[in-house]
Amino acid sequence: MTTVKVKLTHKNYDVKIEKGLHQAIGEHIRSVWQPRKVVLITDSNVGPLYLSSAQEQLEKAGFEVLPIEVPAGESSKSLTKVGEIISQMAQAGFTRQDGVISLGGGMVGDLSGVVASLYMRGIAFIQVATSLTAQVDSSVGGKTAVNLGETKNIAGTFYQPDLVLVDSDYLDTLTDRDLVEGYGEVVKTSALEGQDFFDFTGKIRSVQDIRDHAPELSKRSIAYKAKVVMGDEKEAGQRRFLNFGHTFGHAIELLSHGSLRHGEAVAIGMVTITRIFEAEGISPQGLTQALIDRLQAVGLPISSDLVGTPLFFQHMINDKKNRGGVINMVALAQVGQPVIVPKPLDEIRSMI
Ligand SMILES: NC(=O)c1ccc[n+]([C@@H]2O[C@H](COP(=O)([O-])OP(=O)(O)OC[C@H]3O[C@@H](n4cnc5c(N)ncnc54)[C@H](O)[C@@H]3O)[C@@H](O)[C@H]2O)c1
Ligand SMILES: O=C(O)C(=O)C[C@@H](O)[C@H](O)[C@H](O)COP(=O)(O)O
Ligand SMILES: [Zn+2]
Repeated sequence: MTTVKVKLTHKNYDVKIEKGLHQAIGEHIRSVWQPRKVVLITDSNVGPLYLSSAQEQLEKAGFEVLPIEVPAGESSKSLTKVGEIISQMAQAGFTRQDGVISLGGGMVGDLSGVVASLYMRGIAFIQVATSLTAQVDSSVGGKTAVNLGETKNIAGTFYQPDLVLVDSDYLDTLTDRDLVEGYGEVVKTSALEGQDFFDFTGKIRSVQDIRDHAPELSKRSIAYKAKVVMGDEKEAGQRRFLNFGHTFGHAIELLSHGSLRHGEAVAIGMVTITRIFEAEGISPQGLTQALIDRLQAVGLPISSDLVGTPLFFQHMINDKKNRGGVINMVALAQVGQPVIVPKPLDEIRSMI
């Protein structure tokens, strides 16, 4: 078992990474929580595969379980779903002493986190990460959010879990496309962390390589993310680096209306922004190609016709890094050396 410790000002928690851990969820959760009512939130793909086992284990460990399954897909990351789940919890008599457990990928984790942070102004929360995105990124760090209309992650909180469980066995049932999507965030993390991790992703040449190395990818990605979050929980400084590729990525993801997944859009966003900064001499020559090489090796997209459309620029305005028309873009001065480059929206338009 690998345990990554997340130590914050007001809270510490463990991220436990181990193959086969899905068979011991009840014990692990019992080691941090006394028996209580828990709402176990999952989606319509993960539920049929893993809900009954998780529920059984939790009940055996003394928990009273309210299972809730939402439709799979980004459209469930909505305030409507938050309201529905909170109503069900209230009807079931949940109190401040009870808890929320997410069993799923980044969508279920982000949605459940919002529910946990809002119910009675905040009740305990645990994440069981079942997708690669969740196992390398979304389950750690406490960013929770839902989308509103056409704006990605616009309503959310910083709300840390009490425990995160990561088991690569879950990935056996994840489609190749969903696995590869999560790998987009791994390439991001490796470029941010440094040459050693970036060399490691350079050796991943196929979807099977991702599957074979998934536990290692989780450990390295989560260790890096935990370090960044421990230094800047609320994104006042270095945490902004984790948004590399996301300003363009979020716009592309939304404009694709579900045809591009989060990690796919981030892949396009990283390549697009690095190409611009490479041309400006801010990023080193050859870095765009190095990213393309890693992304294309596993079939991730590197460009989109949506980049540069009028609606694309409209989405920039809603970026959380927009400060009065100037967006703090993340660039790589070198692999392992992210920097913030403030760019006026007009300049971004002409750069593209
Ligand atoms: N909070 C954060 O820090 C953070 C970080 C990265 C991404 N995100 C968010 O996470 C979401 C993307 O994450 P995702 O790719 O996990 O999306 P997702 O949760 O929608 O999962 C992708 C697909 O895989 C399915 N799935 C998940 N686990 C499975 C399993 N074990 N077996 C079979 N199917 C499985 C899901 O049902 C879904 O259809 C986006 O909403 C993104 O904004 C948040
Ligand atoms: O944890 C973070 O911080 C990140 O930025 C991780 C990103 O991969 C993730 O997609 C995050 O949800 C984006 O956050 P947002 O603040 O740009 O919505
Ligand atoms: Zn992301």
